[in-house]
Amino acid sequence: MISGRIQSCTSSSASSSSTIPHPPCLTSAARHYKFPLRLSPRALSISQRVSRNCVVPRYSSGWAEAQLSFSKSDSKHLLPVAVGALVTSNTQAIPTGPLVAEEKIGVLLLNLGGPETLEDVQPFLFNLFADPDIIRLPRLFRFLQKPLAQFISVLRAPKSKEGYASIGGGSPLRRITDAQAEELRKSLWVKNVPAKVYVGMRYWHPFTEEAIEQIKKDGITKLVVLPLYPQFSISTSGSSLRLLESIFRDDEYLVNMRHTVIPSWYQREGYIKSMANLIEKELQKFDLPEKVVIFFSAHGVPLAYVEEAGDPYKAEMEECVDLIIEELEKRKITNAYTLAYQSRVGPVEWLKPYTDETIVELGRKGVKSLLAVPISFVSEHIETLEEIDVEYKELAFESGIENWGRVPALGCEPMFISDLADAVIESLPYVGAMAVSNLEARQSLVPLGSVEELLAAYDSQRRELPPPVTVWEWGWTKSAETWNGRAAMLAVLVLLLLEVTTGEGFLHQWGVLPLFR
Ligand SMILES: C=CC1=C(C)c2cc3[nH]c(cc4nc(cc5[nH]c(cc1n2)c(C)c5CCC(=O)O)C(CCC(=O)O)=C4C)c(C)c3C=C
Ligand SMILES: [Fe+2]
Repeated sequence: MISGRIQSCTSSSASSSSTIPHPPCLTSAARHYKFPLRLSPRALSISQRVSRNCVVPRYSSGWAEAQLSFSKSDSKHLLPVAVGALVTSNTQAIPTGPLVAEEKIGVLLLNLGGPETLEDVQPFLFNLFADPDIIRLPRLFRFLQKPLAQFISVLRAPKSKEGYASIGGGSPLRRITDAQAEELRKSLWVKNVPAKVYVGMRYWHPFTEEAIEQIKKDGITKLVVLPLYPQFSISTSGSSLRLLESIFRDDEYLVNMRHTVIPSWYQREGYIKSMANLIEKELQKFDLPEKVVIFFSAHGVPLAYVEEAGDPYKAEMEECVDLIIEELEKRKITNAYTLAYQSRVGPVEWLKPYTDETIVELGRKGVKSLLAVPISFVSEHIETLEEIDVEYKELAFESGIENWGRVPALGCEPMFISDLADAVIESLPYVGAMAVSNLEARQSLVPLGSVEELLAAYDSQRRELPPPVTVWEWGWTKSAETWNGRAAMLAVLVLLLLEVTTGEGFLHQWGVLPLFR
């Protein structure tokens, strides 16, 4: 346990590094540790992300206790980041005071977005694959991002459409996210924080740009940015934050608006308890609840995101599962459990173990009862309603599993929404704390958690990653499937290059190219 004190936000005096006591060396052996400490917003944000429990200071008290507890399961590379942040991070004043009447608070919920009709599917997929955080091309080939996105989206659309058709002809994401926004707004009002809540989707309506326009029209002065992904990934929250950053950088109003980001919140007590409640409830539906294997299934990311770009997604996911299991154990629920990753796209290696392979393996080992728990997302969507409820359920029965259950996504669970409201309120004192000048704001868009810094911590060299839908790669590969996929994509790329350079070819004949007439 490391415990320090955090300067209250009521103070407006600047502090200097000399106010930080020289801490003794912090090693994993230093379990109990106390010293007075002023945390910069960035330090606090990082500490909150890597620590199980960081009590954010209240508005009125002079100093507030921060409890940062690190457990064995805290990943080794994050601990030094947290400690570094605690010890060496800048100690700027936190210039916010109590809320004043003219403040207009906004909360921007970031989410992925989904096609609302079958006609939307291909353009939605285009937007997704055109995102350089989803398909990362070598710099030299960046000009191919859009043609390639067009090509892949056209190829994938029929399969995706089938999926969306089977869940009612479109994604429920917009409806659910809007409902969450409304519930969050109500919860904030009940807690005496009159805020407007906006929804900004990355790949479909209402786009992030549309939400930002509304935020400007409404004259919001303090904005809390809250990605609706419990765990951070470069491909989800990271992508949305990068987009926001580029929007903010070019906009005079936004550069001057104070704002803050809650990068991930999987460790929050309200979220963990809400997940445990749902699991406990679903377990009761089995004849022999204690024999059920709890199967956490998270959306995967390509392995290279974690191993080469430093995406904390896997570490955060594992810690999240640990925390839920700890909570269940407190309730004397000690079922066997496992974590696997679903929804891989393309022939590159994704995070393992894969959900489908794990289900087959559990069946082979004689497991008879499985409870699937979608863990990376808080709304029902195609991957819960189709992939888990239909495909994996069928696979489970084929593999010898006899009893199947699935935990619903959190949606508008009151405890969860109330906890999100608390997260927003706790972050308010840090709104705008880091941006001391327009210039600084332009360079580092999102003050708390400075997105640039945050991303840089994971993705320091912005290295090019093998795209999730592989374009090409020379050399020996692990399987014939991979090799075939790569050879095919190489051929496709050559054709695409020829098309783009000559303006002739089968895509032009089909009317797929040119993209803009
Ligand atoms: C934490 C959640 C998610 C991560 C991580 C993620 C990474 C990721 N996804 C793709 C490719 C696709 N994702 C698609 C849809 C989709 N993905 C998520 C969540 C995460 N994605 C959601 C919530 C949805 C929307 C579902 C809906 O109801 O509309 C799709 C389209 C659907 C399909 O055709 O399967 C694709 C494709 C990649 C490549 C990736 C990481 C790099
Ligand atoms: Fe996805």
